[in-house]
Amino acid sequence: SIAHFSTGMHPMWQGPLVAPGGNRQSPIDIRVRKSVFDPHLKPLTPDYDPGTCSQIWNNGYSFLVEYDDTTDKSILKGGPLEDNFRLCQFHFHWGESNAWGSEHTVDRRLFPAELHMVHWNSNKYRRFEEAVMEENGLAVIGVFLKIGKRHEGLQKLVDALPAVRHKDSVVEFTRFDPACLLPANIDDYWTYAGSLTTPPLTEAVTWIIMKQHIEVSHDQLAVFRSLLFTSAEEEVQKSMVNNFRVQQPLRGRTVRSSFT
Ligand SMILES: Cc1ccn(O)c(=O)c1
Ligand SMILES: [Zn+2]
Repeated sequence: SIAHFSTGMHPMWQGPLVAPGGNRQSPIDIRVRKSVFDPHLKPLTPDYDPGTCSQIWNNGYSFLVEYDDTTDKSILKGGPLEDNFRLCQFHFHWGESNAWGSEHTVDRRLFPAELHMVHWNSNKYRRFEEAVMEENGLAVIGVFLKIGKRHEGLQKLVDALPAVRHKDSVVEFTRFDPACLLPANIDDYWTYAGSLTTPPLTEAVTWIIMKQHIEVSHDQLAVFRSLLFTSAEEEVQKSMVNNFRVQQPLRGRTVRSSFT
């Protein structure tokens, strides 16, 4: 079942439930049987340099692992993309329980969490802030998380999270290879035209949602839930959970698949 916010709990960042005039909003439910196989979709070719990893920031919505995007050292090409996209950050969305937490769903199936790796079009724009306002400005890889065995690569990140417990906290974080969070098979994905799922909700995103999930342990995900939406000064501390947006209408869009 789709998670129900307790009465009236619509966190500020949900913003308008549907962006005014938006006909390509995200997230969506991916109806597998309605997706269209596109034989022209190429394999995705991420090429990340762990040396560009710089810090972790709690921005009050999620925690962002940020990368130096002043050069083309960590890039994403191929798949549905015509241009070269630079990795700028990755973050997650998760629930207060393992029963829900993802933003996208597959035939209504919810996952406990979803990883988003955010890239911007460095052929067409000079910085993220420009690209986020443009139609083909961003490419976001989505990976579903399931509860299972411990993810060894994730543990270095989990161990750093207590240092960014409160909103606006930042900690140095280096030499993390984001490729370790991708599933073994990145050739099977769905792709569609959508939007950011947090303000400004701009319709700038080519979404690339991996068919294969990754596994993390129950204890690892529990550390995500120990983060706070609130800054150290605020009297009432609020756990950072359920930081996902409600699903949006498809409005006639086609979801393409890279596999049959
Ligand atoms: C740029 C951006 C901002 C927020 N979220 O959730 C995203 O997935 C991407
Ligand atoms: Zn996201």
